[in-house]
Parts: sequence; C-alpha cells; structure tokens
Amino acid sequence: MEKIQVTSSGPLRGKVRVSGAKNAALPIIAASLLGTEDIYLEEVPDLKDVKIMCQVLESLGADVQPLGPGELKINASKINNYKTKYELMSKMRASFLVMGPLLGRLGRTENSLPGGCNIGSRPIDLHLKGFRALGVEVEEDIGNVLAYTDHLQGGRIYLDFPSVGATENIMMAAVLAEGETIIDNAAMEPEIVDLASFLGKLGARVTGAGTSTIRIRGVKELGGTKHSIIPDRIEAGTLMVAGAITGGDVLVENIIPSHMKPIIAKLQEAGCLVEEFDDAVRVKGGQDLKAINIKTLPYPGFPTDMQAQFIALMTQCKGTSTAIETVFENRFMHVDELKKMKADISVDERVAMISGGKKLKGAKVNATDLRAGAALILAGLVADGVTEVGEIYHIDRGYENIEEKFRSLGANIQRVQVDQ
Ligand SMILES: CC(=O)N[C@H]1[C@@H](OP(=O)(O)OP(=O)(O)OC[C@H]2O[C@@H](n3ccc(=O)[nH]c3=O)[C@H](O)[C@@H]2O)O[C@H](CO)[C@@H](O)[C@@H]1O
Ligand SMILES: C=C(OP(=O)(O)O)C(=O)O
Repeated sequence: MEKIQVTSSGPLRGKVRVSGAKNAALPIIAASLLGTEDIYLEEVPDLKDVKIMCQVLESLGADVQPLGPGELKINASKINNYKTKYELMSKMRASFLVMGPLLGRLGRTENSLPGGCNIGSRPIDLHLKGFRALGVEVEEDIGNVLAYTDHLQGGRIYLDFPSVGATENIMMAAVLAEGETIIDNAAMEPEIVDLASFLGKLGARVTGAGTSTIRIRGVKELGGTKHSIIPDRIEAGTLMVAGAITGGDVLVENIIPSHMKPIIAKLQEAGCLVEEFDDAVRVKGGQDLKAINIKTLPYPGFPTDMQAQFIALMTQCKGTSTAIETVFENRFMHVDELKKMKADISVDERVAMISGGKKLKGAKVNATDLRAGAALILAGLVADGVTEVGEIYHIDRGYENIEEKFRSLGANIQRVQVDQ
C-alpha cells in the first residue's frame, strides 16, 4: 500500500508552478462530448479524476488521445452510447457532468449515482430540476437516473443554491436546446467562466458566466476548438499555505491572482506577507502567525476546498481561530486526523474552534478526502517526527505530482510502499 511520509521540514523556499485546474478540466472534458470536430485541450492536469473522465468519454464512443504532457485531443463526432458504467461513475462525483452534454447530443442519458469525496450527502436534485425545466423527463430509481427528451427546449431555472455542478450540467444541456435558457442564482466560480469560454469557442452562445445570471441561446450544432485550462486556484492556495505554515518564502507561479482574493486576505490577516504579480503570488510566512476566522461560501467567498488546509494552518496560529463550513454538511473529517497529531480542535456541527500555536506531533493518519489529505501533509511539514498519510488515492484525485512539487520547495516528503 502506498503512503506519503512527511517529516518536519523547516521553512519552504523557492518557486513552484501550479497545474491546470481539476475542477475546470473535468467539466470541459465532459463538454467535449458536445463538439462534432476535433478538440485540443492544453494544461490538462495529470490526475486520477481526469483519467476516469477520459475513460467515461471513451465508453460513450468518443476518441480521446493524449498528445504531449497536459495535452488531449478529443473527437466526439461518433458518440453512440448514452449509458455510463457504474464502475466509472462510482469513482468520481464529476462523472455526472456527462448528463448535460448527452442530453444535448443524444436526447438521452442513463447514469448510476455519482461517487466522489464523502463530504456530505451531495444530492443532485438541482441538476435534475434544471433538466426538467428544459423539457427533460427524469426517472429516478435506487442508485440510477434515466433522463430523456425528444425536444430539448430552453427554459428559466432558479437554483435554490448556486451549485457549481448543476450550473455546469444545465449550461451544457442548454447550449443545444431550442431557444433561450436563463439560469438564475447560478454559481459564479472561475471554473464556470472557463467552461463558458470553452463552450463559446465551440460555437455556443453563452453570456453572463461569472455573474449570478447566465443566459444561453441554443444553437443546432457545435464544432471543435483549442482551449487551455485555467490554473488550479485550490492547488495554488495549498502551496501558498505551505509557505505560510512553515514560515517560508514561496513564489507560486501560474496563478490568476484575482481568483485568490479570499486566500490572500486570510493569509495577510494571519500575519503573512503576500506579494501579487501578474501571474504569480509570493507568500512569506510570519514567525508569529495570528488567529483568524474563516467561513466557507460560494465564490467569491472563501472556498470550501481550502477549509481543511486552513485548519492545518490555524493549528499554528496563536490564539483561537474558527472555521465555519456552510457549503457541505460533513466536511470536518480531517479534524479527527489532525487531533491524532495533537492538534487542539473542537467541532460543534458546522463550526470548528482551533486553539493554535502548539507543536504538532507526527502520527499515522488517513486522508479521509482529497483536501483532508492536503491538510495532513501541511500539518506534517511542521510536526515533530514523521507523519505517515494513508489512503492517498484521495490526494491523487486532485494534486498532480504533489510530492515533487513540495520537494522542489525543500520539503521532506516521499511516497513509500508499506505493508499496511
Ligand atoms: C468537480 C468539482 O467542480 N467539484 C467542486 C464542486 O462540487 P459540486 O459541483 O459537487 O458542488 P456543488 O456546488 O454542487 O455543491 C454545493 C452544495 O450544494 C448542494 N447541492 C448540490 C447539487 C444539488 O443538486 N443539490 C444540492 O443540494 C451540495 O450538497 C452542497 O452542499 O463545487 C464544490 C463547491 O465549491 C467544490 O467543493 C468541489 O470541489
Ligand atoms: C470535493 C472536491 O472534489 P469533488 O467534487 O470532485 O469530490 C474537491 O476538489 O475538493
């Protein structure tokens, strides 16, 4: 079994390049099902989730060819299957994003319910509400969803919560629907904007992405294009926290700084020095980190995908910090693991209180989900002794070459084979 071993590393220093965003690459690869000509993608991160999404596309009849590093060529002109395989769907939440494109292309899609990080119940009611508003019949059975229509018709959808996945799925169905679709209370994440820009290059007519109202005017057919995936703001944030927690000096390159506002603000509140460049951010960690408070929210609020890494940081901030999780109802599983490392944290429903500034101790811990895994690595960098992180397949879902990137900054980290 593979584990990641981290040993107390001292201040991290140097520069490191961020990969393309997992959460932009996944919907864009799914959206490639909409095109009828060659699609060339660049800056595609080499991740387990991306590989699974490519396998999902192939199982539907698309041709997916890796070109150079980070490059994919996709041709979906001959897709012939509307059913996705349970083995693939169960491995990844985002596999559900093929529903919208399949409805657009084939008018039919059948999927088992998606897997992914166990951070809450993660229903798909808003995706289905959106499809129904576009004239789609939806039949739900235990663990299975069948959706079909013989006429995809634009409609108006109000999302009760600005769900990222629902916004993406509805956009992808609506681009080939007849007439206009309006999504109100849409998610505003940068990954939605990247998807809209990709769809636009395929020939779709999408406006308003990045605001809470997205308008889509359906077209008859979409073509091909070349597109480069935006940088991963969560990987960037994780590397910035690595600089902060170790009192280091790290230049994180290939960043869109405007995507990083809540992270930059909270690192500054904690006492770090943050310098912004056109496409990079430098973080100098303070000697005495101060307690801070975070509350996760949809974009442009503080990202839930950075909450675990910030709790690791808060264990080193003097005083009591709080983290309020409002997006997912069960996203504090890393707390029990951090407590094994002697972190002083209590959780009351959606609020975690972190009494920080105390030395952590290395321990055997498990990555209970993707960002939990990142948080444990960050904690391991400043803990006495060795931290051994298990269940690292979660980490590999979302971080490309994580040990190499940390090692390039001077971290003492390696992947090891252990008996159990
Ligand atoms: C592949 C990808 O992009 N994953 C991201 C995406 O996940 P994902 O798209 O799954 O997240 P959503 O924005 O949909 O979920 C946010 C909240 O809405 C709820 N909800 C969602 C859909 C629905 O039909 N009904 C419903 O109630 C969820 O249970 C959750 O409480 O956005 C999350 C929130 O920023 C991030 O943590 C994930 O990293
Ligand atoms: C929760 C995440 O991913 P997913 O939605 O794919 O489970 C994440 O990236 O932190």
